[in-house]
Amino acid sequence: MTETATTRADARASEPLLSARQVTMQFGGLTAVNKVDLDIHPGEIVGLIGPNGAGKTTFFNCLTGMYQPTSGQVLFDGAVLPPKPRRVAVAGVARTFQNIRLFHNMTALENVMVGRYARTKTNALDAIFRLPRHRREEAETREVAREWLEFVGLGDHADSLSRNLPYGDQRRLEIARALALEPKLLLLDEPTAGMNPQETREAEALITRIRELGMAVLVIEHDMRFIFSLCDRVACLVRGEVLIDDVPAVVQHDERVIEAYIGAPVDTGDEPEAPEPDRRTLAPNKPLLEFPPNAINPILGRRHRGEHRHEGHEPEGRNDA
Ligand SMILES: Nc1ncnc2c1ncn2[C@@H]1O[C@H](COP(=O)(O)OP(=O)(O)OP(=O)(O)O)[C@@H](O)[C@H]1O
Repeated sequence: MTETATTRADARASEPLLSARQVTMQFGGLTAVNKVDLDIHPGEIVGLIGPNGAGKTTFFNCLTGMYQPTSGQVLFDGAVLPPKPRRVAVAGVARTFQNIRLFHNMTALENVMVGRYARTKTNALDAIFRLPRHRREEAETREVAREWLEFVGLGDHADSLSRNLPYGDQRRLEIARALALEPKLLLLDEPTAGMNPQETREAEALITRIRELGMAVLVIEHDMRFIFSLCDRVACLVRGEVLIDDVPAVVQHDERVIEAYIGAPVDTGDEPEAPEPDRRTLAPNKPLLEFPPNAINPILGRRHRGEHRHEGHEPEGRNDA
């Protein structure tokens, strides 16, 4: 066994960093997440997959204090996580969002500085009167933010307005902002959505380097090549429930995952007269890893690459993690 593989096996043998126990989230009569158990160990990269509406983002929101689960518990570092995003951030959980949430009129550096807010101690009055302790802390925050920008490869763009950065760089900037919290666990919600294949490979390399820092990563993604080559373990959610939680080699060949996630065979009787040719590349029961890089999943059609490039990325408020 290689040293890295040994280290990962050791990590799994250790106490979980995060333990979701029977987490359930209901919205009125809809059960979006149903009795989900999931452990994440220090230094692990865990993938969370499943069809649209399976409950992945809702589960993330339960882990980050944005939602209080209807029932069940989330333990982090042995303590129950409170349903308060700031306290979850202080405990060491950071996240990025499915739709980019940067402050678009701020520079890249300023965005990352904001991400460190839960690690700062000075208060509003210190800032208003620019007391020495505030100036010291601000200088330190600026320095740390620069280091994280360098880490994600955006060191030369510190002074660029985030709205002027190319799409892939904006995604990396979001990751830098989450890293500035120096979390023990990083949650990434579709980090490669809208990226081209080159950007996706760079994102994979970046997440591997994040793990090398000792952080654990939980990543939601619809790109199966990315998930199966990156993750140590993959859990598949379907209709709010965990269908399987295992190593990629097992999950990618699981008939239930193929059935529930790739979809049923195309009903040729219902096909339009001139079907879109690229949809036909997704033959029923085709192994997941044989997906063409830019294929459109018939179930996940709306999430094809490039879709997010045209989103109006207006700032939606500060990053809650
Ligand atoms: N705030 C909410 N109020 C009511 N229903 C919600 C809310 N948030 C999510 N849902 C519903 O919960 C279910 C799970 O949604 P969720 O966004 O968690 O799925 P997902 O797996 O992340 O999907 P996607 O891959 O499309 O992002 C869906 O049926 C959704 O409509």
